Amino acid sequence: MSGLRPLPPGPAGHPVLGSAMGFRSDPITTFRKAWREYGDLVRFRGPVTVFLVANPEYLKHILVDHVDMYPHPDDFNRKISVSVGKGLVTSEGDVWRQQRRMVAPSFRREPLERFASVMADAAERMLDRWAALAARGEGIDARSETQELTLEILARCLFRADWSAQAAEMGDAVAVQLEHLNRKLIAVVDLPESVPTPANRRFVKARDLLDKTVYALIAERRATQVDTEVPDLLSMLMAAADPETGHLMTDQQLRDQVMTLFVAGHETVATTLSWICYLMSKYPEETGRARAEVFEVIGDRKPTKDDLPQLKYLKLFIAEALRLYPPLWQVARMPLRDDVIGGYRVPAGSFMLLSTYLTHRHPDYWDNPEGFDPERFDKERSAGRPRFAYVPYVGGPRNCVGLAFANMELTIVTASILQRFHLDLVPGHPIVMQPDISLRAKHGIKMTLRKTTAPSTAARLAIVDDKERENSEYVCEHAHRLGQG
Ligand code: HEM
Repeated sequence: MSGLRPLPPGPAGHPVLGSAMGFRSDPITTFRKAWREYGDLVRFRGPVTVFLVANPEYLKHILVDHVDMYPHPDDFNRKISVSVGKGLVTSEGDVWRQQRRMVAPSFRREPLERFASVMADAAERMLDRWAALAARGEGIDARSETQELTLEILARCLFRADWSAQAAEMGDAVAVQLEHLNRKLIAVVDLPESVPTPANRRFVKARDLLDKTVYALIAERRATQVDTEVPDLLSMLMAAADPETGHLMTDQQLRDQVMTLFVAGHETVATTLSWICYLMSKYPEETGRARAEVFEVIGDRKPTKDDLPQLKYLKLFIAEALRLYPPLWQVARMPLRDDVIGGYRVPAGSFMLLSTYLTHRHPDYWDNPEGFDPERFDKERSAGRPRFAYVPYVGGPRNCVGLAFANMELTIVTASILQRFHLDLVPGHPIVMQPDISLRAKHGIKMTLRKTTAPSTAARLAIVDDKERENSEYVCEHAHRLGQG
């Protein structure tokens, strides 16, 4: 039946290369232009035919209704696995299901709450450093600062490791992995890592360093027995038995999960935090309101897990940042069989890009989609909006397993920054999006620092009236459900 349907429309592009050049030079503009012209399902010709999807109902069809029919493309899994092996991101079918059963319990909100203080302490160390810079009249690059911070937080939460002495070396090794994967995913000619090009040699050296470090940590933990009193994520993963078979993870499986968590959980949170810093500078009114709430709820002490449910406006602020700048701005899928979406034929084996970026800016579901408006998530304005219109963590069974971890980290770090600094973008600094695997700021985000003074009591009391409180509760719960799929 699907054979009778037309293929989706799309640009003809270059006779041989199709739209491939546009994908490489400026994918967001290429996708946005075609989306406006052809609609929510676009077919791009080229060496590989690509289908762009930017519609909440189509996303639900792929991510929930037919999830087993839409794994990641083989090529994507093969390329990513050179770094992370056969972990949660690169596995499919029963192997993925078994891994998810074993990993997911460690990432539930309650066991994670013990990491709130780790996150707040790391944020404090970063902000102390900023204070020293501010005293010398120097500024920061929010992109590199947040990269360093999220790496430190992951190392401490995963294996209680203090990497401060090797921060540069380990940070570089993780960055080299990401750069390599970025290049590999769009490479026309993808040479195997065994070919000793300078880039491959750098990658293999960085991977060897990370492997050596991670295997040593696993061996040390096995030798000293699993710590059950204050377990870190490594201990939790080591103790995680498959509820169906009782199997524990081997060293190789643990290594693959740890590398997966590094790659999936470091850059995503770092880029989001860097965009939040940028938005703080661009939208002083909304930022002032978020800051007033932080002082009202927390004052100037360190944030704790118990503060989190009360930071309602801040959660809207963060949700809106993730709408405008979803770090995973597109995710890839490949149908195992022919399918029909929106009346069009989608052949088995098509390379599909599900655009979180465009769906989040879809004018049918968002007023003033390019604007920054945290309250767009309030109860009245959210009524009738399809659930898959907001997909920073995608949704369905294969949603982000680190969602609760990410939300806690984003909230604690953003609250900590608001308590201590006003951030201003350096005048004239260019903000240009660089859509690699994650959506980064190409030239970094250079900012100056001004110390915060606590807002007046009147300003604090004016922050949230009762109706807004009620709405915000709905949003926090709603945003959580969206993420959980
Ligand atoms: C703002 C932060 C984050 C965002 C927006 C985000 C987003 C996403 C998205 C969209 C996916 C689905 C990718 C796909 O299917 O192709 C995903 C998967 C995943 N994320 Fe996150 N993520 C974030 C933070 C984290 C953190 C902190 C961790 C762990 C520490 C993490 C671990 C993972 C893992 C392991 C997967 C694969 C899950 C599976 O396939 O079962 N993420 N994430």
